[in-house]
Amino acid sequence: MAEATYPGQGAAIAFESPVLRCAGLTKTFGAATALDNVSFSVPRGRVVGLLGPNGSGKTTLIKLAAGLLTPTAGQVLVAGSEPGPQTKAFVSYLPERPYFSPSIKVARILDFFADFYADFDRPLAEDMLARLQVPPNIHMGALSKGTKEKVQLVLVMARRAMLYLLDEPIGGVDPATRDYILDTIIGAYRREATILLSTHLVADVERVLDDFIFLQYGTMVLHAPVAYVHETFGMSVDDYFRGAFRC
Ligand SMILES: Nc1ncnc2c1ncn2[C@@H]1O[C@H](COP(=O)(O)OP(=O)(O)OP(=O)(O)O)[C@@H](O)[C@H]1O
Repeated sequence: MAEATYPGQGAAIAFESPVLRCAGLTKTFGAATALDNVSFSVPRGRVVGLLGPNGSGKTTLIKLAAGLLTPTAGQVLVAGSEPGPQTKAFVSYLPERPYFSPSIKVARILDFFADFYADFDRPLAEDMLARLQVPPNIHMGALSKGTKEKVQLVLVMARRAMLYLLDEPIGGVDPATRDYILDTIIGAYRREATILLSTHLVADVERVLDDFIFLQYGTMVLHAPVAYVHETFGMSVDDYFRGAFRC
């Protein structure tokens, strides 16, 4: 079997396995079912939008793939392995909310990432932060909500990871910065890595997506290439999404 190694990963990973595979994936919280029997595979090099209304299970799915939650039933596999310390070495995860202490400086966080992740490309992170006009010597607490999100996204995307799991990466940033993030930070990773990103901003994100997964009430409604919706329904994914999930 062909194998490939990824920076920071240590061991060789089966190249032919899907980067992300869910089989009958189910997660309940007490009586609430957050994900119900979800199955799909994402091959290497795809940018996949995880779409769905509030409470449809997007964050739960991403946390399961990141190894922060364990399935109630079924399986999630990252490059053929259950999420754990081994997969965390090549999975770069952006949580829904910023988590850095307000008293820490941006440059210090870069130090932490450089120490912690062998695949962290510090010059790349510094370059992206400079383009976003974030000074390295500023404390996180002095940054606006949107700028904190930018810093966190830059850190996550400056890892040379195999799989990026991004939970609402552009929710809080202004439209002009969104374009930079989508075209330069996310669009540039096409074919080199796999990206699963959850978002409500379908119209903005659609142009950088290869595929999308629609969730509703914890079940998967559709997993298809973006081009499939354009060709089959003659509409954008955003229009399709609005029609399917109109209240
Ligand atoms: N820790 C938890 N305890 C109880 N219920 C939870 C927990 N986490 C999620 N849920 C429930 O699981 C369901 C899916 O939640 P999840 O956060 O995955 O949805 P989402 O699609 O990410 O929503 P949003 O778009 O609002 O961020 C919801 O009904 C939510 O209330």
